Amino acid sequence: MIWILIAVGALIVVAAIVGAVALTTGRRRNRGPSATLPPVDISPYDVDQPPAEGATAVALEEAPQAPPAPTLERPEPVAGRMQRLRARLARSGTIGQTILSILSRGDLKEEDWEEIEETLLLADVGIGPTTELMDHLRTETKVLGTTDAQAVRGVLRAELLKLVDPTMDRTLHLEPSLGDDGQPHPATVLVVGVNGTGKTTTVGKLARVLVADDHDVVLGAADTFRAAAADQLSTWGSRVGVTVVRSEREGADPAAVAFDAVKHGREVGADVVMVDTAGRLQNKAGLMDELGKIKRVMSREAPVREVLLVLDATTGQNGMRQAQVFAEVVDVTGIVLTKLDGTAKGGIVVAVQRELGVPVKFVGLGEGPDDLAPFVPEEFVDALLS
Ligand SMILES: Nc1nc2c(ncn2[C@@H]2O[C@H](COP(=O)(O)OP(=O)(O)OP(=O)(O)O)[C@@H](O)[C@H]2O)c(=O)[nH]1
Repeated sequence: MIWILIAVGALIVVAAIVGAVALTTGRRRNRGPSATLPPVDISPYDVDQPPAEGATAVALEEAPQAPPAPTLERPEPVAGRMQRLRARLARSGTIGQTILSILSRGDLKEEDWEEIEETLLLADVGIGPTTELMDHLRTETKVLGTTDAQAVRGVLRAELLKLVDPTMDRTLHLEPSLGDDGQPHPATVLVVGVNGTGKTTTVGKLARVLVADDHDVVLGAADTFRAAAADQLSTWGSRVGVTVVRSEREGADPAAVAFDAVKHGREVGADVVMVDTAGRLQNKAGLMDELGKIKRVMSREAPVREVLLVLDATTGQNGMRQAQVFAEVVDVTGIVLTKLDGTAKGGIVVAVQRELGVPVKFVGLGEGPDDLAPFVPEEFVDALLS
């Protein structure tokens, strides 16, 4: 009897369990497939709110970590650079100081004038401008009739300023142009000069000048003669977020690199493309061929607005000869005089402008990345006299 009761109880328990399971699965089935589940919101921001700058859905995924972006440098403002670097012109300043002290002697003898002439020639002012300055000083000091230091300084300042010529247009012309296709084309700048003058460094420094002035810049490393020049330029570019177009092949056609750089500049909407060149060729015909071709192919993509000739201020008459050859080969529109720090030959500013009829637009006053300054005649002359 007891066995019958146990069996009936067990049957009741099993029936209850089966019923409960059936009920549960029945409810689940009624819920339908998982499509009815609420959607998983993977948006990293509220729909009502605009996304924060730089926010992306990818940020929620466990994506491999991208390498940290290099911190970009902020180039120094361009205005006032010559003033900041004025002390670097101390050695050039010896011309002004020496002439000033001779003029202040009063009642000058012929040997005093010879001393002035020698000072000017040693500073590389050149024969023509030296004679001109001497003539003016003779007349002016006679008219002045005094040895008063301030008055003599005023006369000398005015005469030196005339020689340096503040009327020359020293603007870097980077006006954009509209192509036949109706699209804006970048202004292009070709940088030429003999190797070792500081050309690549100058292109790097100029890129910083342009970035400081809010330009979108692309650089072309068409100095394919020296592989390190492209590396050097890439380093300059990466410090300020500027793309450098280069060829991995040493000795590649520089015109092809220049063309690619301008083309890339157009594609990315840059407003300035600047191209560094090798300038190694010793003979004029070869140089003319190379630079002529580079300029021609660049012009196909966008007009070449500036051809800047880089000259080393310490090389004196040798530098002048190089300048003449380059000026015969390409239409130079501006001169960048490098290494003006640490040379007493600041007179080259006058000589080279006179010789080529082209203004000095920038001067290099040191090896620091922002030691390149727009040339301001008044500040230069004041530095010579301070
Ligand atoms: N003191 C001083 N040094 C400078 C200045 N500009 C350039 N230099 C130095 O001049 C040296 C030569 O510079 P580069 O830019 O390599 O010369 P480059 O003309 O491009 O030479 P290649 O690439 O061989 O054609 C480097 O040590 C520069 O730091 C300047 O204004 N002042």
